[in-house]
Amino acid sequence: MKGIITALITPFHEDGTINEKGLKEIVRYNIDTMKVNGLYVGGSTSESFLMDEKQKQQLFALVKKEAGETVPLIAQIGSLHVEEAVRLGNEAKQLGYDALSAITPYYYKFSFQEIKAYYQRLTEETNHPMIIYSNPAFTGAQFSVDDYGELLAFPNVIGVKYTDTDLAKLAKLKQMHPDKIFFSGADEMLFPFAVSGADGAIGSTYNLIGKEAIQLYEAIQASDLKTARDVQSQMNQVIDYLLDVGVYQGIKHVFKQKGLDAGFMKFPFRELTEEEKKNVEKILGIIEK
Ligand SMILES: CC(=O)N[C@H](C=O)[C@@H](O)[C@H](O)[C@H](O)CO
Ligand SMILES: CC(=O)C(=O)O
Repeated sequence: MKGIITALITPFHEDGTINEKGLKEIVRYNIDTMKVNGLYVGGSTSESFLMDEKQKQQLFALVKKEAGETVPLIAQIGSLHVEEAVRLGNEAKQLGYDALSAITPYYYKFSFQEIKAYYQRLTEETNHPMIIYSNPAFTGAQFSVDDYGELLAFPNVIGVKYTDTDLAKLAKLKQMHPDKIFFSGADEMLFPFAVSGADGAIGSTYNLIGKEAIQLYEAIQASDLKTARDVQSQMNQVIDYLLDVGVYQGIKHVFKQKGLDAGFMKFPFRELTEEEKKNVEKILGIIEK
């Protein structure tokens, strides 16, 4: 499991239920057109923290049904409610997901020992490959290199989705744990992360620029750093437009312009204004060149 993995968006109907037809279209687009190396389902990008347990199960089942065996699938099951996370993990395993991932428990400022106990329980009770999801900007949980080492020592922990900007830490982690998988989580920094030892990346923007990300990655493997840097600059023009309006909202609007049924946001996320839509449509001029 490596390379470029899309953190999938979820198309909703206006009433907050999943738009199944739209979801299928987005899954197909990622697999057939972007040709990404895998899908990360139920992350922030899927708006999964706004879903109840039943809806998360439905999302995992629908994506598996459409994707089949074509690409590796990762189910993000992290929830403050550990029993729910365990149930979701076992369900995803049963469905045939290749790995699980869980955001660090958030909101309360849990100690590292508490966070470690959470992963110990989750990995023991699901007994399936686990990718730690670290996103300090969203959760407040900051890990040292030694903390990561303790989590990576659990038998089922195969790697980290590292949504952090500390490159030196990532480079050190990869050096200390060469057999573990490190995914870069900041799409705007794919180039520096890939040259610093990341095995791949999991990100929201690959719904739209997965092809470019793969091109960047291949250029690095071929030691063509000039091409890789140029592709990153082009990607960052797209990412800047997305960040201006809200990444997930922006991705959905661009998909709609391309004729895909990307649906609505889940409440309380709002839809874009006409002016925001016009701005984000500038992306079409970049990705369709
Ligand atoms: C919190 C979040 O959604 N992070 C994503 C993945 O880790 C990224 O793909 C960002 O959306 C992207 O890098 C834009 O900043
Ligand atoms: C990519 C990402 O951060 C997510 O969907 O969780």
